[in-house]
Amino acid sequence: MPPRPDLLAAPDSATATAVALSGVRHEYRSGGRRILALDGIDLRLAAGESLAVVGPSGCGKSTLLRMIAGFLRPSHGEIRVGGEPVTGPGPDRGVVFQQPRLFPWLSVRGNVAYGLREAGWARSRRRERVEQLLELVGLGDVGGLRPYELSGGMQQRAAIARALAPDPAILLLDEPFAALDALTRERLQEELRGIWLRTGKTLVLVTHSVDEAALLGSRVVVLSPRPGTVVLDESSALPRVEQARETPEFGALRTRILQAVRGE
Ligand SMILES: Nc1ncnc2c1ncn2[C@@H]1O[C@H](COP(=O)(O)OP(=O)(O)OP(=O)(O)O)[C@@H](O)[C@H]1O
Repeated sequence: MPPRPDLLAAPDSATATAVALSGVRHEYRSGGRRILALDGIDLRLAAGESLAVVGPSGCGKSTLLRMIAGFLRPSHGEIRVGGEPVTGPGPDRGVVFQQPRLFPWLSVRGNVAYGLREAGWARSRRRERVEQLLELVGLGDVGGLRPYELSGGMQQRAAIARALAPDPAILLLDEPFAALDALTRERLQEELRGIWLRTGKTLVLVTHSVDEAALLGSRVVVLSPRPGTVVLDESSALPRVEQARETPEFGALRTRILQAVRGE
């Protein structure tokens, strides 16, 4: 499919910093206990990069994503998005969760249009945008169906379309394919790669899957066990490569990620 200029993000320049984390630390306090989830995180993500964050369970991956999304404030340090300090959620960041969280009473089209309606988009513009997005995620034929009529993979595609609707510069995905079967997961990984290539969005993808990180990250960051600190930070050309799984580079990167996750 050729690039769709209307769906492209418009960073100031190819190297503009989209997300900057400086000295970020997060400590939860629950029931009189303090849990240090993340510490000393310094990351600068350029516009258009696809950052895959991988690490053992409980290392603070979701915490990191939720802070960038603005759902959670860091205990220390600062997070900037597009140069501005993050003070809460905003239309510049779309979020996709492990569960699609679609509104069951709305059609697929209605779900994708929801944020646009709230943002006051005129009906004709909204309609055009929704149809473009449904095409982009491969749901062009099922816009009139309700979420319960869709497979899990289709629901997750609808969730991605909904997150992309207001044209956020950054798409944040928290284990978006973890609840799907292996085949659907592989297909959606490939589709997300295509969406990234076609839209030029900045992506932050949290995943348990070493393969997913190696396939989708133009930058791969591995966090240590809690408190999460960065133990591997590598740029990669693999998400731009067709059939990347078949390449020796994929195997080599996979091994380096695995070793970092295991603390070797
Ligand atoms: N609301 C909370 N209150 C207290 N502790 C929390 C809270 N949310 C997360 N934690 C703790 O913070 C640590 C990091 O959690 P987080 O969910 O960010 O890790 P994760 O790497 O995403 O884990 P997983 O891969 O299992 O989803 C964990 O030890 C978790 O138990």
